[in-house]
Amino acid sequence: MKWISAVSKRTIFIYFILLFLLYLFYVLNTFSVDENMFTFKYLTLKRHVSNYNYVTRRFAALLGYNFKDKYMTLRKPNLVPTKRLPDALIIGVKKCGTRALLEFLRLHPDVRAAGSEVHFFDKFYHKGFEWYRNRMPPTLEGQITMEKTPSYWVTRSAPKRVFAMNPAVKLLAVVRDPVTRAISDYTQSASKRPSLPRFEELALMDGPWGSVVDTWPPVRLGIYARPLRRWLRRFPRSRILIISGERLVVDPAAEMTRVQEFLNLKPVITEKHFYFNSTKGFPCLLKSESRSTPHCLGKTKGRNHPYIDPVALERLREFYRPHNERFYELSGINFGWQ
Ligand SMILES: Nc1ncnc2c1ncn2[C@@H]1O[C@H](COP(=O)(O)OS(=O)(=O)O)[C@@H](OP(=O)(O)O)[C@H]1O
Repeated sequence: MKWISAVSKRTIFIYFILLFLLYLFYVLNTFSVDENMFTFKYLTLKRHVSNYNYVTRRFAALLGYNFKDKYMTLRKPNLVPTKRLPDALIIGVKKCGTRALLEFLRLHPDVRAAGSEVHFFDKFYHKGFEWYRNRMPPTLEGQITMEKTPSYWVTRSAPKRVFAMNPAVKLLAVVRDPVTRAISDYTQSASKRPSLPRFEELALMDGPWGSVVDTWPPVRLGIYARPLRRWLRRFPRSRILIISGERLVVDPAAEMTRVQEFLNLKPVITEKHFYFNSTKGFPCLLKSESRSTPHCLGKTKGRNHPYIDPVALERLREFYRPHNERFYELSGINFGWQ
């Protein structure tokens, strides 16, 4: 419409708006106090407003004003899922129930998580954030993107790197009695290498009465205070949720209530999602995102542990006692491990 100058376009549009307001004023004035009539008039007005909204936008577009895009953006939420960097991370601890926590969280419709461990902050940091973002599932606006990699907990550079990605990221760590954790770690290694020496031989120097080998990874990983101190140098305590691996087994719904609260999620995951499978000895899911029938975590979760000499167990408990105390102090939670 080249023949309409910019000034006259504006004038025509202003006249149009004034005419519309005059009409609204007229309709409002004709309202009766009668209740039924009011409802009817209200609905009629609503329909008129919506019609005129449409006509106004069409008319503005005809005059060369592009109202449409702005209007659509304001009205419609982002309906296209996009890959985003995580808003929350399960950073550890290995063999404490990290898979169970992730699978339970995935029951929530507002949580989207990478299925396998991404290992970005420990192994693949050199690949860059774009690579990392591409490993994430597509998420809708309002949904939380997550991933779990238990080795982040003990990776020295991880706190700094995670902070560089997003200083407001929420961190979750599951912990468990370090003695049981060490046995669980050993059981996993032994399942891959049946020739592995007995646990007691690896964990203690010169048999059950000897001193604890604190350099052996399954033992060292149970000293939770050290890594927690490193994470606390970068993140406030309020940004790290420490979850009891034992409670996650005994009362998963209660622990998930804490988790959902921490992540500002609606409390959707409740006891209705779980049942206790007595054969497995663990809570299992009635249904999940991928399966509509009851199922447990895989065979590698909830393995039978080998018999361990009680003297060796006592030596390990003695060893961990001061470390546990330090961890209780730092975390502000007494986990009550013996
Ligand atoms: N619901 C449920 N089902 C099965 N297993 C459960 C569950 N909740 C917690 N656990 C405990 O999780 C332990 C494995 O921990 P992780 O998933 O962190 O292991 S890993 O680090 O990812 O390998 C695993 O250790 P093991 O018992 O030694 O196999 C379990 O004790």
